[in-house]
Amino acid sequence: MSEFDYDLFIVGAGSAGVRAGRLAATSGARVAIAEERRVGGTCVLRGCVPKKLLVIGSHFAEDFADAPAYGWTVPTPSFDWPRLIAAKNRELDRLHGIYRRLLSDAGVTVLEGRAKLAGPGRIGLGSRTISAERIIVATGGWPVLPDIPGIGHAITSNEALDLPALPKRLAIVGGGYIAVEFAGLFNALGVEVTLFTRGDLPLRGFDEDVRLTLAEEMAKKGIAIRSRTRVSAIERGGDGTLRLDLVDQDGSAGRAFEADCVLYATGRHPNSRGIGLEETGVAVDELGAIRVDEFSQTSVPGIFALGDVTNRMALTPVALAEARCLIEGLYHGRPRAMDYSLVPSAVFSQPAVATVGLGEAAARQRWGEVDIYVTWFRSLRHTLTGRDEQVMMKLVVKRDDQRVVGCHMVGAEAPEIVQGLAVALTAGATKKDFDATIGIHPTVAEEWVTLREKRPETSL
Ligand SMILES: Cc1cc2nc3c(=O)[nH]c(=O)nc-3n(C[C@H](O)[C@H](O)[C@H](O)COP(=O)(O)OP(=O)(O)OC[C@H]3O[C@@H](n4cnc5c(N)ncnc54)[C@H](O)[C@@H]3O)c2cc1C
Ligand SMILES: NC(=O)c1ccc[n+]([C@@H]2O[C@H](COP(=O)([O-])OP(=O)(O)OC[C@H]3O[C@@H](n4cnc5c(N)ncnc54)[C@H](O)[C@@H]3O)[C@@H](O)[C@H]2O)c1
Repeated sequence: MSEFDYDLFIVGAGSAGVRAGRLAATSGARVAIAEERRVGGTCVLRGCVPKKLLVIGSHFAEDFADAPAYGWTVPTPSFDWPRLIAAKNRELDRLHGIYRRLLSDAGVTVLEGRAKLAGPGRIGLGSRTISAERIIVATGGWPVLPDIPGIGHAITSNEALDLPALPKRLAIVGGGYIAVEFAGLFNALGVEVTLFTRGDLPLRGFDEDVRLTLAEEMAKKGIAIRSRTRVSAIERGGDGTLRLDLVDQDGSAGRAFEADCVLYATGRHPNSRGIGLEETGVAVDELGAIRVDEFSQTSVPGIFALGDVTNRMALTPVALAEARCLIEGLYHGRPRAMDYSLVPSAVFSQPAVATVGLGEAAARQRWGEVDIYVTWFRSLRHTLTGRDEQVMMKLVVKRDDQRVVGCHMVGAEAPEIVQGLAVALTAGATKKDFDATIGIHPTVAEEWVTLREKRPETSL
């Protein structure tokens, strides 16, 4: 009989916690998981899934607009936002149920409430103290907003996914994943969207051609991008209008902007406050991210951390993979460090972005000489619609051994296409392998295997 209540206690039933709990329980461990909100976490309830459903819903606007070019007569379409939100929420309820069932079928005990570490091997939950041989902290992250006057008038992605009605004018502050994704979906639904970014272009850290192309394509679709502009204060007028005070990058203040709703997408911080980390001696960094080694071990033996709370790479498939690596090490004797080098990712902006491997600048820094193949073109679909939408594809090839080290795409189907390319890069594909691959015609994707002309160095 074990001296512990459980072999493994997990704090947080999001992507990382649920995956770790199920894998550990099916390996024979006695597992409990605590959740203070709803099982499923950010991805299922406040992130990837609801966001993608709204993005899918918003795409119909362009489809209706384009249909006459293909012979259709479309009566003026009308859109009902509350109906979409209700449908989305029904799906989230269904998924929540599935996640709960997956846990109970695997034999995981689900405990409701906010858990707090009470020392190595001990967890507080309400008035109870529970003991466990091992603990995993998988508490995720939460939106962070700057401390400016009137910030209480702003919403975050959490509320944006459940707005009671569509605003007429929406200001979005930030230039990362969430900012461009929400800008795209609300713009497509007819909201006047203005994006305020601190830098010149959105998506800092992405390949420069991706950033430029996306900014141009977003602008063509009607999104106003106010770059190098900060919001210094927000005020609500008597008629409910929000007034944003703006400061240019050069420091000149005094301009104002009016909107009906302001969404802050200025990043997320790890959920690590008030959960007993300091008291237990679990080290965190300056942002509050739990420090872990390559095996997700924290500074305290027996306590591990996974997912967004470690701020390694805030993506669901990464959280899932970290969980698998950890559980295989703990319960199957196969410790494995997670490999972050070729993690593909997509931004569900309009048009979408998808990428795997290094951008051009990062590849030059890492590998020295690289060959660049890049193309912009209009897809067959838009030859009839006349829509001026450019698809961009870019290959970054390491010059010495011709290995493809980066694929970057801006275009409607980019996320679906780049997933397959990630397999090729993981397998170590060279430019010759791409060239030897037969295309599928007529597709957008076939361009990946017909890129022949290197970009001349002089154009850099
Ligand atoms: C708007 C948005 C869109 C996104 N879109 C994508 C996407 O398209 N693709 C993608 O890969 N990633 C996306 N992400 C990121 C992805 O959602 C996260 O990387 C992922 O959910 C992280 O999982 P996690 O398990 O680390 O944390 P979470 O899923 O946040 O789970 C943590 C859980 O812990 C619970 N919790 C916290 N503290 C306690 C406590 N003390 N006691 C009990 N429970 C606690 C929380 O309630 C939560 O349920 C998106 C994120 C957002 C916000
Ligand atoms: N499709 C996806 O995979 C997806 C979608 C959404 C979120 N995510 C994950 O969630 C994370 C969080 O998303 P996010 O978009 O909130 O964060 P982010 O880190 O991607 O972007 C935050 C942006 O806000 C800007 N910013 C920060 N402080 C600011 C301020 N005071 N004023 C103006 N701008 C400011 C930053 O410069 C940056 O452009 C992402 O990094 C990503 O890992 C992934």
